[in-house]
Amino acid sequence: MGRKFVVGGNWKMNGDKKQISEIINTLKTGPLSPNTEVIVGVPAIYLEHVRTNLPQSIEVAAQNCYKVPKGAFTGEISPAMIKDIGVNWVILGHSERRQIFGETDELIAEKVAHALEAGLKVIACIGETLEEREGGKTEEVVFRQTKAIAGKIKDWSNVVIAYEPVWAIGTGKTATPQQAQEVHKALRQWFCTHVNADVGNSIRIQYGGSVTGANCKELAAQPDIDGFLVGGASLKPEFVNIVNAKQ
Ligand SMILES: O=C(CO)COP(=O)(O)O
Repeated sequence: MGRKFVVGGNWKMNGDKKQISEIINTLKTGPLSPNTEVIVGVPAIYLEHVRTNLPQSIEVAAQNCYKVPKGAFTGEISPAMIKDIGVNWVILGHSERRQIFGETDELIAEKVAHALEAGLKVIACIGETLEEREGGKTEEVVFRQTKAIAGKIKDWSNVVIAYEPVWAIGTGKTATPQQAQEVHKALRQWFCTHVNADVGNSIRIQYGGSVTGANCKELAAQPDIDGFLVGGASLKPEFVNIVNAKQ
């Protein structure tokens, strides 16, 4: 099916100039598998610095953006601004944006639609909380989050889905390869049924949540896991191992 493995590093609100130059050196030294697409999600204030200092083979992503091109929205940045500094990707709908900053399915869907219109590629994050999983609602939740986006866009070719169970983020509690595979497979089936089979078969679905150099290979071996979105470990040299998880 030819889904290229895609590994994102989400630095979140971490890093200063010194640490970022260390990460840049690690990424330049690699070696990074040419079979993997690598995208680093950088705090907005450092985006241009990182874009300028990384080879073009490594993509850079903003971690958020707003849903309109410009205007009176103090503190926000637009997809047009992100494109303007040579950055091609944005991460949207991260559970921290949803939970801490109150972003709704609807707002996230609007942001995804506008970012795509503006020519950005999008990593769209979805995932259930522990309470939702324990209540047997995992599929209901991730389908609802995906459906909101599907209501606003038609072309999925520039979208990567990141399935990040909230209970696995920053907790050291990784989903087992079986747990992750089960949700990824269900999502792919959802796309086949509710969008179309082409999208279902071609869309890349990353897993995120406590991915490390130690657990990445087993996760990468699952048939419907097409990459990772990595938080904590993306700030460390082991990120290189995660990029190379699928050889
Ligand atoms: O939220 C994540 C990536 O977006 C995952 O974070 P951790 O890898 O630190 O659990």
